Amino acid sequence: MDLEVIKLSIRDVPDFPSKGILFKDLTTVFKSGEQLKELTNILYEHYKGKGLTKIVGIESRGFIMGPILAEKLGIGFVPVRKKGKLPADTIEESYEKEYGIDTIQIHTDALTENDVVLLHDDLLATGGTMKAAENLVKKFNVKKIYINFLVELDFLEGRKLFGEEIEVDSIIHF
Ligand SMILES: O=P(O)(O)OC[C@H]1O[C@H](OP(=O)(O)OP(=O)(O)O)[C@H](O)[C@@H]1O
Ligand SMILES: Nc1ncnc2[nH]cnc12
Repeated sequence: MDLEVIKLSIRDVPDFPSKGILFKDLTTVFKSGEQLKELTNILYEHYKGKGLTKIVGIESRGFIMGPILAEKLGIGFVPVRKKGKLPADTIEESYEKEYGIDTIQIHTDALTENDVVLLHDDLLATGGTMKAAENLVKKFNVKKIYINFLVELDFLEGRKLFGEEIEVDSIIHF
């Protein structure tokens, strides 16, 4: 399937969740079995040889493709959640994103220094969310970190927040 088909099916919602934001809605992609399979296969082919041991997905839209890919790769899935949702001991980071501020948490026993981690979310805007998640994962001294988005808003230059040593990959660019 041509990636342009997937790109064209992403729905633009003006002024959501606040005035001036053009929201990229991927529910229109996820509801198509064909498009979901295509995205899964692209991710699988890209990451299958990288020795990943865990996928860390960011609440809530990183919880859609993250576990699908983890299952296909035969590895585990770890949730990063908004503050107050994880039940056991956590560490946390606060951050600014395109439309507000927030705090995310991860369980203190979620990763070990033997892990090779793929951090996954649906969309890169300003990068505040993913930078905070990267900071959390770095605290575990894992072997290597990869970062993946389904969609990247190039004009917001969120990618600049990440060092040269980290591979940041997005499937679709606006
Ligand atoms: O690059 P940034 O400017 O930080 O923005 C990107 C983040 O914003 C969205 O999540 P949101 O916080 O809206 O939460 P949700 O997934 O629960 O809807 C998106 O899924 C990313 O996590
Ligand atoms: N413009 C946007 N569309 C969808 N999700 C977002 N998260 C941050 N900015 C966004």
